[in-house]
Amino acid sequence: MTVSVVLYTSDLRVHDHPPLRAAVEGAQEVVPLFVRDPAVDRAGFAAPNRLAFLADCLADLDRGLRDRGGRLVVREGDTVSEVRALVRQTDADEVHMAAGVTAFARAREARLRGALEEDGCRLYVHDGVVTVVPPGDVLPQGRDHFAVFTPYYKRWTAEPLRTPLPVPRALRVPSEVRSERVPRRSAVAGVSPGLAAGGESEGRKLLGSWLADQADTYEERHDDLAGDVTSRLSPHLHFGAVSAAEAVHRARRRGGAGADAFVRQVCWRDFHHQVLAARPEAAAADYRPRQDRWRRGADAEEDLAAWREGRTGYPVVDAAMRQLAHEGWMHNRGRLITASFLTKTLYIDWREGARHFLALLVDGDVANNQLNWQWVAGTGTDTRPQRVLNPVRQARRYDPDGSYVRRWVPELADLDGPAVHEPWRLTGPDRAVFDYPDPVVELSEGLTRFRQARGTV
Ligand SMILES: Cc1cc2nc3c(=O)[nH]c(=O)nc-3n(C[C@H](O)[C@H](O)[C@H](O)COP(=O)(O)OP(=O)(O)OC[C@H]3O[C@@H](n4cnc5c(N)ncnc54)[C@H](O)[C@@H]3O)c2cc1C
Repeated sequence: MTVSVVLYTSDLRVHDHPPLRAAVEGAQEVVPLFVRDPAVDRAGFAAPNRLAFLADCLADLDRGLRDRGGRLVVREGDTVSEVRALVRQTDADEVHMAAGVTAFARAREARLRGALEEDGCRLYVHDGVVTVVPPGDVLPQGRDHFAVFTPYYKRWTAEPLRTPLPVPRALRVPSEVRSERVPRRSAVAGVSPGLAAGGESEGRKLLGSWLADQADTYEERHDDLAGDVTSRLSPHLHFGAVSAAEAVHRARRRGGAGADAFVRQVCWRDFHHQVLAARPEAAAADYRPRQDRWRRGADAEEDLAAWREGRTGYPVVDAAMRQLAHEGWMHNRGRLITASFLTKTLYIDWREGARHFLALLVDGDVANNQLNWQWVAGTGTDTRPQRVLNPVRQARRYDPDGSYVRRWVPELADLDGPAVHEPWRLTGPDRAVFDYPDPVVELSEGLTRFRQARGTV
């Protein structure tokens, strides 16, 4: 009996899954394996919201495999040791897994390759499972990655897209292989109350319904904070419960300006992955150093705490930060506004903001979080690194009647229309009615400080 192991990491699905497909085609029995590795927690990738969503994904993956005669095998421990033990137990000839991008994933892959070679087992690392186009597949002349999005997008769009793979009809798991319990969402403490449900079934349902009902409005309304018409697929893509390649394939098949704009956003995801693959140190170090001497000390700590807790006195910033705390997710426009506010108006290190986001975001990942933070901070790939988003102008433009703010900042719910964006304009008893803080800093003061720091005054 030939046996293959499929090591699941950020690809928790049965549809369009090249490693699973290859394993089923190449062996009589397959072990679909997920390892809960404490090293992942230690590296800071585990956070309650993501652990809860992960539990949903694993439970659904187990169901998806059982529907085809298989099941998910869960182990806890060091990934390399657990895979090796299984390979020895089942006498497996092959291990299949998706290629990773982070330094952590690559180190794990290298260790695994070395260990399996010693046991005479082959490791197959499949590209194009996590991203649509594998990092490194499209390159500018003489360089190891694209540093600017638009030329990358042009090349990316011209790449051939593989047809999504069907789910294997049946698979057999060796009966002697035992699994630990699939983790349960209810066992995770500290989860955001409004966290979405995870899992491949949910993700596929969402992709289908969003493409059918919302995609047409996306191009025009994707920045509308209150409208909330973006796909919300990011956590499903992060855990690989939905295949990014399949999402692009289906959006292109559907067609239209909204679907095209959605595909362009998914390309941003690939873009950041190819930057991180080429520059793994950009997870922590400035991609383009600007000689910043970020604020530190007690005042900065107080401002940072106000930002984290959604009490900066700028309603749109506070609304978005509270959405993050409540849902473990934030609208992209909110992420841009809050990140610009922290790094440019408050002039606090982007790493502080990225850390807080990673502690809460259900879609939080190193490539997209750290590199978007760097983009906003002007230390990344933005071609206009000194741009500063004015939160009041942003609010008037993307939350014109103030509904988003009133939804998340109930203290201001009685302020009608766009007046909700500038409560400090009220005076005397009108102002005293609202139990809401004054701005932590004047916008003009923040702007001058930033421009002086960057030497652009
Ligand atoms: C400071 C900051 C931090 C961010 N951190 C993350 C993160 O940790 N994880 C994450 O997935 N996204 C991150 N983003 C990108 C973006 O905000 C989210 O992907 C998006 O809001 C998710 O909502 P959606 O699925 O409804 O997106 P949609 O608008 O429906 O877009 C479709 C998909 O495209 C991808 N996408 C969209 N915008 C971006 C972008 N700017 N960069 C990379 N991919 C993108 C996502 O996978 C998203 O699901 C961050 C953005 C900023 C400004």
